[in-house]
Amino acid sequence: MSEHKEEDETLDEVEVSSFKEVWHQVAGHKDHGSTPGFLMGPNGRLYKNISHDARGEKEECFYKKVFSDEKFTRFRDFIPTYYKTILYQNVRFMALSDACYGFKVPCGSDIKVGSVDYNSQDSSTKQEVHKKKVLGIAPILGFRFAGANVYNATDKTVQKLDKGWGLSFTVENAAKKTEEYFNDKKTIRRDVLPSLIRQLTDLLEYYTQQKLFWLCRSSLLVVYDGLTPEKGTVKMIDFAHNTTQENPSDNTYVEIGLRNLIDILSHIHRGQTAEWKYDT
Ligand SMILES: Nc1ncnc2c1ncn2[C@@H]1O[C@H](COP(=O)(O)OP(=O)(O)OP(=O)(O)O)[C@@H](O)[C@H]1O
Ligand SMILES: O=P(O)(O)O[C@@H]1[C@H](O)[C@H](O)[C@@H](OP(=O)(O)O)[C@H](OP(=O)(O)O)[C@H]1O
Repeated sequence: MSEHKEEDETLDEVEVSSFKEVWHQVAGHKDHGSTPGFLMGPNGRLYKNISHDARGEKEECFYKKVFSDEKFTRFRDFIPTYYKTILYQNVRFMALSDACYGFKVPCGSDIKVGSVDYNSQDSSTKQEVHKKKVLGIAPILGFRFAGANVYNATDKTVQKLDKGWGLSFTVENAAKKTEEYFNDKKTIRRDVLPSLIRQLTDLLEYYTQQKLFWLCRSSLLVVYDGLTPEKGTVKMIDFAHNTTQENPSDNTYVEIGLRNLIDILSHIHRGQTAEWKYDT
C-alpha cells in the first residue's frame, strides 16, 4: 500500500458527492479488496485507484512524465489526459479523462496488445505465470480481447463479451470473432470503422518510430457509440509495466498486434471477413 504524497489534492464535497460506480468498465480490476478500482466523477473524469501496490505508483509516474515532458507531446493524443492525483478516503486515485464521456451508449473493448505478456522487470514468478497462461492466439496475432460491451439494437440492451469470449479466438476465426464486437444484431457497424482504423494507424505510426519507451500488458481501449453513427475513439491505457527501451526489437511485439488488428478491421469494413487470412 503506497503512502499518500504531499502534492495529493483532497476533493471538495461537490466533487465527492457526484462519484458514481463505473458502469461501462470492460476489464481490469473492479476493486482492490474493499476499495473500488475506479470511480466516475463529474465533467468526464474517471478516477483510477493507485494505492493498491507498486503498480499504481509506476503507472502514475508514467502519466506524470508524459504530461510534463515535451518529448511525449505527440503521445498525449493517444492516451487519456492525466489531470492530478487525489486522496479520497485515504486512497490515492489518478484523475483521468473518461474515454467514454459523451457517448450515448459506449461500446468499449479492452484489447491487450503485444505478442508477449511479460518483461524483464516482472518477478520470475510473474514471468512464469504469464508464460504458462493459455493466452490463445495472442502470441501469434499480437492482440487479445480482454472483454467488450456490445449494444443489441433489437432488444436495446448492452451485452457483455467476456474474457472467455476473448480466449475463444483462433487464427482461423479471429476476423469473424472480432466482427461480433461490431454486430448490433441489426447490422454490422461498419460506419464506425474508418475513424477507428485511422486512429489505430496514427498510433501505429507513432509507436513504431518512437524510441522513448516499450509497453507491456497495456491495452487499447476502443469505444464506439451504440447509437450515434461514425462516432468512435481509441486510447491506449494501463501503463504499469512500461520500460524505457531495452532492445530495439521489443516495440515490434506491440506493432504486430496493431498491424493485425488494423488488417482485420479493414476486412470487416470491406465486408471481406470470410477472406481474411493470417499473414505469416
Ligand atoms: N480513461 C479511461 N476511460 C474510460 N474507461 C477506462 C479508462 N481507463 C480504464 N477504463 C476502463 O477500466 C478498465 C480497466 O482499465 P485498466 O486496464 O487501466 O485497469 P487495471 O485494473 O490496471 O487492469 P489490469 O487488470 O489489466 O492490469 C478498462 O477495460 C476500461 O473499461
Ligand atoms: O487478462 P487476464 O488474463 O485476466 O490477466 C491479468 C492481466 O494480465 C493483467 O494485466 C494483470 O495485471 P497487471 O498487468 O497489473 O500485472 C493481471 O495480474 P494480477 O492477477 O497479478 O493482477 C492478470 O491476472
